[in-house]
Amino acid sequence: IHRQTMAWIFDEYSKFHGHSPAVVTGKPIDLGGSLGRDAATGRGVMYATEALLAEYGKSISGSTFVIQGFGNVGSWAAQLIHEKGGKVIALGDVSGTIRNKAGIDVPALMKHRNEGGQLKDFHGAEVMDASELLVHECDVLLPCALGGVLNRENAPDVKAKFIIEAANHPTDPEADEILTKKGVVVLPDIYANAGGVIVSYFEWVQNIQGFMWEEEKVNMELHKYMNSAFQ
Ligand SMILES: NC(=O)C1=CN([C@@H]2O[C@H](COP(=O)(O)OP(=O)(O)OC[C@H]3O[C@@H](n4cnc5c(N)ncnc54)[C@H](O)[C@@H]3O)[C@@H](O)[C@H]2O)C=CC1
Ligand SMILES: O=C(O)CCC(=O)C(=O)O
Repeated sequence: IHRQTMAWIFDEYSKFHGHSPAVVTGKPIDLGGSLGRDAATGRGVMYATEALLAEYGKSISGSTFVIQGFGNVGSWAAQLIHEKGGKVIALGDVSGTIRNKAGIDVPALMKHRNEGGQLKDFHGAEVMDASELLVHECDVLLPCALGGVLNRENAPDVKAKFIIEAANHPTDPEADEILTKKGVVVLPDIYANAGGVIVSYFEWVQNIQGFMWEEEKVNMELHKYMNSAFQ
């Protein structure tokens, strides 16, 4: 979502119908947007990953992660997984693909990116070929960029044990079949990336109540919804 665009829609609608913040979500905070919305999809991805791994007696801490995409979803997922003790061993976006067996220092990478740096120029990792990212050795693969990236060409070579569909439809139907046969567990996008739309719902709820939640409350409610949906 693009907050400026949502503000334009809200403004145009309100011109004809009076001040109506609840008609559109993803608004800037000072126009009635929700705290926590920026991080919400990545945070939901982290909660979904936690819930799935727990089913298999595993946890984020002690697991290795490969992440495609370092935009809104990928960068928040990477930061939150890193905070939970997960090791992000390879990561890529349009500006480069990098790996570090010992785990990438995600806060340092965020700083590098926020200062305008490209992934390929980050000092805390080595550059690798982009085509190797999705088939890199790891416990958990998080495609957080585009649809259709896992297909019959690369699915047979996937080494991850778990795939969290953080992007929309990253796994095409042929890949789905191949991965299932290989015993790879794929957590579907409709659940895994629902954090954004859930917090957009919270934004609507806050708008109609005329009451703003604290960020902690937003995150706690998001956790509750993600966990109960998983069950
Ligand atoms: N932002 C949100 O709240 C939600 C996003 N999604 C989905 O998640 C995905 C990512 O969305 P955002 O993070 O918001 O987008 P974004 O535009 O912020 O980030 C996209 C990232 O993917 C990278 N990328 C693009 N092409 C690539 C390629 N060929 N190889 C490697 N990396 C590539 C970009 O460099 C960037 O880091 C999309 O599929 C979107 O539909 C789904 C639900 C909610
Ligand atoms: O904000 C929302 O309601 C959903 C966002 C979403 O699905 C997206 O950005 O792709």
